[in-house]
This record gives sequence, C-alpha cells and structure tokens, in this order.
Amino acid sequence: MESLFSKLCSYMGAFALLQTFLPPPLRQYLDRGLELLWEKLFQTADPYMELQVEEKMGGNHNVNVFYRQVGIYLGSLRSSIDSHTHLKVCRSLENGSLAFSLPDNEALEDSFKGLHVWWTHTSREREGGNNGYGSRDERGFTLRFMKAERSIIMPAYLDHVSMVCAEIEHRNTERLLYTNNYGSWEQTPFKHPSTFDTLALDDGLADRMKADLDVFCKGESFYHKNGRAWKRGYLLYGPPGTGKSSMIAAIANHVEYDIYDLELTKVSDNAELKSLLIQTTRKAVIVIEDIDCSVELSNRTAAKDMDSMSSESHESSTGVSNEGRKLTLSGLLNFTDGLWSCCGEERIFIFTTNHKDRLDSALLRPGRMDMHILLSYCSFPAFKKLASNYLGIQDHPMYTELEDALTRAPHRITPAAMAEMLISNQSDPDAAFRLVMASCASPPAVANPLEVLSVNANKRSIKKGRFRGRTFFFLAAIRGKHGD
Ligand SMILES: Nc1ncnc2c1ncn2[C@@H]1O[C@H](COP(=O)(O)OP(=O)(O)OP(=O)(O)O)[C@@H](O)[C@H]1O
Ligand SMILES: [Mg+2]
Repeated sequence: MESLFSKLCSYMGAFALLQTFLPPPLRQYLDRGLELLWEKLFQTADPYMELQVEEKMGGNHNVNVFYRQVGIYLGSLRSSIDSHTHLKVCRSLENGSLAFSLPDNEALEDSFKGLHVWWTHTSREREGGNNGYGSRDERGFTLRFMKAERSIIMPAYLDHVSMVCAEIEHRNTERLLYTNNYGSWEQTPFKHPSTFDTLALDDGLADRMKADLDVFCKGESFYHKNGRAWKRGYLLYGPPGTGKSSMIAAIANHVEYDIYDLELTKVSDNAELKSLLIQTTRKAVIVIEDIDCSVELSNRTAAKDMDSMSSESHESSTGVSNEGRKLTLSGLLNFTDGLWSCCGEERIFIFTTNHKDRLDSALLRPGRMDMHILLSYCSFPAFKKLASNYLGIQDHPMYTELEDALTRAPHRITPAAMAEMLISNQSDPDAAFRLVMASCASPPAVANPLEVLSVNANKRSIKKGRFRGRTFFFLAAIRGKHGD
C-alpha cells in the first residue's frame, strides 16, 4: 500500500513537472481532464447518490409540481424539524397557520421503510439575473440516499412524498356540499360543526363508526385485491330528531370528504341519476335523505307498476310519452351497486329513513348498505354527553334519579328535544334537569309552535317537519307537540 502511494506521488510529481513545459492551452486542457477524472473516481467510491428537484424545469414557465410537493411534505415532518435549532418560520395567508422549515443547505433527515434519506434546500442567484419571469433565484431540493437503496427510493419513496402531500392538501382545502339541480351539481362550502365528539350516541357507537370508517379509508389495497369496488354503504334509521343528519356531517368531517346530497325528487329519470353519479368525484359521501319519502321504493315490481301508472297518467295529461323518463328502484340499485357505481373510488353511500320497514330488502342487503345504524331516543349516556356539551356538566346529584327516569321513561325523548331543553336552560342546570325529569313522566314540554305537515305530491307519503322539493305544505298552528 505504502509503495503504491509513493509510486502515485512520484507519478504526480513527474506529471506536475511535465505540465510546466507544456504550452498554456494544452495545460488547461490537461487540467480539466484531470478534474473530471478525480470527480469520476470520487463518484465511484461514494456510496451515496443525489437527486435534484428543481423548482423550474427547462424554461421558466415549466413549474415542477414535485418541488412544491416536496416542500409541503417536508413541512409535515414535524419531529425531524423540531430536532433542529435553526429554523425558518412563515405564516400562511390562507389559514393563518405557522409553517416551519429548515434554512438553506441544512439537511433534514427522513426515513422510509427503514431506510434513511436526507433533504436539503438550496437557492442560488440565476445566471444573468432576473429575466422577467419572477424569482431571481434558482431553487431546488436535493435528495441524498444510499446508491444501494435506489430501487426502493425510486419511485416508491418519491410516490410516498406525492401521496402524503395530496392528503395534506386535501385536508387543508375547504370541503364542499353539493346538491343536485336537474342534472347537475351545485356546490357550496360545507362547514357543519357536527363531529363524533359532539354527537350524543349510545355507548361505543361513535368508536365503532370511527373504526369502520378508518378501515374503509385505508382499505384501497384490500378492496382492489379482492375485486371489490372501494365503497361503503350506511343506512341510518330512527325517529325524527335522533341525529341522522348530524351523523352524516360527523362522518364527512371524520373522513374529510365532500358531501353530495342527492335530492331524488329532482331527478327525472335513471339516465339523469347515472349522469349525476358520474359527475361525482372520489372521496365523496353520497347522501339520500328520507329515502322512503322521496320515491316509491316498496319493491321492484311495485316500482315498475308505479312507473307504468305514472307514465300513463303523464301521457294522458300531456300527450307526451313518458318512456325513458323514469326513475326506478332498479335505477337506484344500479346507482349504488352497478357498474357505474365503480367509476369513482372512495365513496360512501348514506341513506336515511324514519321507516326502515318500508324499504325494499334489495336496497338493504350487505354490499349496498353494509351497516344499518339505529339512532334512537335519548339514553342516559347520550343525555350525559348532551349535558356535558351544552352545560359543561360531567356529574350532578340528580344523575341517579335521571338515569332511572330516562331508562324507564314512558314518553321517550329524542336527542333533539333533549338538546332544546338543555340549551333553553343553559344558565340554570338544575331547572334543565327538573324539566328533563318532568318530560320523562309526561310528553316533552318543548315543542315547536308551528309544525309543518308535508305531503309528497308524487308519491303520496306524509312526513312531519320536512321541506322537500315537489311537496305541498300544510301549516297547522299546534300548541304543544300533542296538540294540547
Ligand atoms: N344524537 C344527537 N347528538 C347530538 N345532537 C343531536 C342528536 N340528535 C339530534 N341532535 C340535535 O337535534 C337537531 C336535529 O337533529 P338531526 O337533524 O340530525 O335529526 P334527524 O335524525 O336527521 O331528524 P329527521 O329524521 O327529522 O331528519 C340537530 O341540530 C342536533 O343539534
Ligand atoms: Mg335529518
């Protein structure tokens, strides 16, 4: 080894001496050749390799999307960032939140499948200065990793970075509530505050729902491996005012999906239903509320009879054939379970009803409605949750008495009525609890002064307190819920 080193030194000495006799252009040429040779030697010996992620590619107009994604991804590595003592901070204009990052040339470590990688950000002044397209700087990230791990990093880790970034962006984007208006969706920002923490539910239901949703959201490979469409169906049923609509909002808030509220009375036929379905995006909660009231869904034969009846009456009144202008149960079944239902992924279908017994069994079978969730009258645990939410009370001397009364209440109280009693007595919890006690023994004292009876014009169904399309409203001044 020593002799090899001394030989190398003597060759270099001879080479340097030889260089002095060479004419300057030839000497420069030789110098550059030597530089390249050293670089090559070092590169071969270096076990690491680097990837450049430049902000702009080619011309200044070509923005590299991956540069932005890396920035967002690295911002999410809080534990790695927190281990540094020299940080940069900025406040977002959009939501006012603080974002921390590392200064230029400082390496941020990340790990993926047990491998370690290092990111650094660099910026240097563009040659020739600002040429009118924005930033003067050439900015970029450098990713450094072991050459031996190349096959895992490229592209699995790079895909991981893009995926995490997409999730973060989805979380930060304002979610939307879509409603259908004769063939197309109209959108409005969705800001319902209901969550599984604010809902008063029977013991364990919130946790079961959250677990089911989490498994669904992470189930892409499971659904694909087993040849199943990546969708899940929930039927929420129970009396009015028990939290079905609130649970829809809680589900959407939990999974952070947009909501498509499908009003069936505004859908003229199966073709329109299909077109609406195709227009929905992935990560969507598709809702049909009060499905028993919207269209006739008793069974497929009856639906067909119904269609032919309405077709005849339409024909006789207008002289126009109704053929091809039908919304049927089979259309709805195809909507939730047919080939078209798979044209987008990560979709949750939710149907609600006050009368589960009125629904066709085909609609309820597993695969269409995977979970049937009963939301019912206020149990004692649900009451305690409401008292904690609205009054900030966790325990009270009257609770034993209240538990007994709520368990044996002849006039069962809905969470909506219970919430009203507590909210209207927020300043006097004792009075609120006395009111609850009294309501357990007699019909709830809180009632709307005006109740609305709506009769569905198309399908002859009657529902209380509902404002739906194509309905007639009968207003009745009723003092007290039971007309007293
Ligand atoms: N389980 C619950 N937990 C917390 N609040 C509830 C619950 N159920 C009802 N509420 C309150 O009552 C109001 C009405 O509830 P919601 O609209 O969710 O009932 P619903 O079951 O959808 O009724 P309907 O069958 O008439 O559509 C909500 O604004 C909410 O504040
Ligand atoms: Mg509702």
